[in-house]
Amino acid sequence: MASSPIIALYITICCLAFVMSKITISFLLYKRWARKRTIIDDTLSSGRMVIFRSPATQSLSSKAFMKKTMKLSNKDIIGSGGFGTVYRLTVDENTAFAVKRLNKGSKDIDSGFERELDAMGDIKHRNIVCLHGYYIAPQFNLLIYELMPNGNLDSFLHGKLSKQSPLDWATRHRIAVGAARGLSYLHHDCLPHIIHRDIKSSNILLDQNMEARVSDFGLATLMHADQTHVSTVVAGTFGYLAPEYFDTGRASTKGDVYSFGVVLLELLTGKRPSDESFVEEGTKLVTWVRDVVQDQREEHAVDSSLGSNFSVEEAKAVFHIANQCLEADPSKRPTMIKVLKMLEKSRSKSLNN
Ligand SMILES: Nc1ncnc2c1ncn2[C@@H]1O[C@H](COP(=O)(O)OP(=O)(O)OP(=O)(O)O)[C@@H](O)[C@H]1O
Repeated sequence: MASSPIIALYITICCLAFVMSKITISFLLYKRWARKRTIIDDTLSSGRMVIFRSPATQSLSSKAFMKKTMKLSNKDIIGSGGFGTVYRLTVDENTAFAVKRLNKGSKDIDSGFERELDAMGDIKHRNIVCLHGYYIAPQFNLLIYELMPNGNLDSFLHGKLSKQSPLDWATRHRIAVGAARGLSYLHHDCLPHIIHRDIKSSNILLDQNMEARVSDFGLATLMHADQTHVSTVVAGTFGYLAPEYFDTGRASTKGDVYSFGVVLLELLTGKRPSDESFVEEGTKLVTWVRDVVQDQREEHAVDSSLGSNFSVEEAKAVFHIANQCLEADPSKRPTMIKVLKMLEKSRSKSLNN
């Protein structure tokens, strides 16, 4: 049997080892915390954070925001596009933002960030996604947006959600009117006017009430009131680009009207502009619909997921509006103010019957 001094020695060694391990772990944890703090402090001091004051951001300090941003990981990603990755940033159970991270290094991405700031800085409109702030650092930029809980229209029309929760006719119509109102505001009420240049269903986001919000101003171009167009490098998304813009690089509000016409066709038919079936038949959504309207077969082209739960008269009216937006000659296309009025009328007409 071991004598009691030896047992006492063992116990002392064990206690010492326990205390030492605790001290080592605490030291390592402290170093990790201090390193993170330094990274946050360095990032904050080398960058510039601007948070626009509003009820949504009043409880948020730049430092608290940066801390949360540093913790973002792949599981927080809600989308990604040609210019960057969008994360969900949760502040507390009632507050969350969408943060778009744009890595620096490419001229396109840097100018996308500047365009987005120029265009969105002062905009407050119920059909345009709200920019709450931004952050400029040497390695990356951040844009802080209001979070749209229902994601984008593209997922509801063509993604998983099109099967799980297909949009009913009233919602589709409301989305069309909301997006038209947002676009009309950019074209006619903002000074200088704003040409979006990338209107498509994935850039129409949906708030908690399924109201449309125009988003993604990475290609937006400012146009002074006395200008009819702005010459740019052709950019945007295949299937949505107006023919004259594609051919000449002349961007105008009428180019957005064309892209909006394509979105109307998506809402009506549930088909993508570049749907494979069209490619196989050597046609495209726009041409197919033109033929359908000419043959007065509109109700057969309406998204089958609607069944018979839509107003034929109203659908015909919206097909007609879409076709006007898709006129090959831009001068024959209506302005967005006119499109908005026609869309509003098409609904109230059927509601009154
Ligand atoms: N404020 C937001 N709230 C919720 N989701 C958002 C928000 N902003 C963007 N998203 C999601 O992130 C996706 C990517 O957005 P982003 O604007 O970067 O690219 P995109 O429009 O899909 O593509 P590209 O920039 O190449 O045209 C969107 O389609 C949308 O689903």
